[in-house]
Amino acid sequence: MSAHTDTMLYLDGVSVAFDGFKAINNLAIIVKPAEMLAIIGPNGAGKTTMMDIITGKTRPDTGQVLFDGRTDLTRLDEAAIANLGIGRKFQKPTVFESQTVWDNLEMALKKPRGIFSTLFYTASDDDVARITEILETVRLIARKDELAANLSHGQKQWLEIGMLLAQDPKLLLVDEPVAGMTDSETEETAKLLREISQTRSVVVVEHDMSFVRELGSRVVCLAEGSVLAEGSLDQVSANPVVIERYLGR
Ligand SMILES: Nc1ncnc2c1ncn2[C@@H]1O[C@H](COP(=O)(O)OP(=O)(O)OP(=O)(O)O)[C@@H](O)[C@H]1O
Repeated sequence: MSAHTDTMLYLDGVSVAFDGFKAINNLAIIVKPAEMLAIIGPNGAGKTTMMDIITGKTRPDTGQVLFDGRTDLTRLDEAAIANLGIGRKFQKPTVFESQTVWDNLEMALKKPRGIFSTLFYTASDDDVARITEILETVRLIARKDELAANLSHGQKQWLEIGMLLAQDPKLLLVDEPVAGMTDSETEETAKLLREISQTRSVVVVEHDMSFVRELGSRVVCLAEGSVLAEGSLDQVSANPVVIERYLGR
């Protein structure tokens, strides 16, 4: 197997069929270290299935899926893939509502999970610094002692992004993060994802085009399980085939 040392995520020739229907069809996608990529495309284009393949939930029938230039993800299970440093955020936030914002992040910190480490855990200076840094990134420092239940929908999404950051991922997969957010939360989410992508690779699946514009990243439009077009949002959204099959609908 060839090495792709300058890539964080490398998909080539990836296909998967469900009952003979090709949900992913000869898909090729590359994400570089510290790069953000936005994935757009019509319903049923295969965006979720692509994320499922990366995280080990779905096995491709054919193709290469490499992480960090060398690790073959198609041989690993979901837990092993998460441990490598791939974090996935689903559309619905799943924070612990009855815990404070701070405690949610403390629980999410990457550390051994034995019964003793849980029972006798007190945050070290390092942990406190790390949690504080994450709180600043996800715009929740002023709400750190609040119960997560009392956050707005958008703030819950940010907290969950923070919980993923606590796991120190190299690659973050984010599924429709701004659905249900206010305009100002949407704008702030674009900013925070841009900040995160200074040091980590980020893949965002999104239908909201004004948000994708704010991301300012490279864009891939999927349709019928393959790349229909890629480039800047301006390039992709001026593509006649993209207009016909997606944007013009
Ligand atoms: N487990 C499965 N069994 C059968 N068909 C599936 C399965 N998972 C996905 N599909 C089909 O594969 C195609 C791609 O679905 P997928 O959910 O990946 O699209 P999507 O781009 O995420 O769509 P949306 O924008 O609506 O979320 C769809 O036609 C879907 O019905």
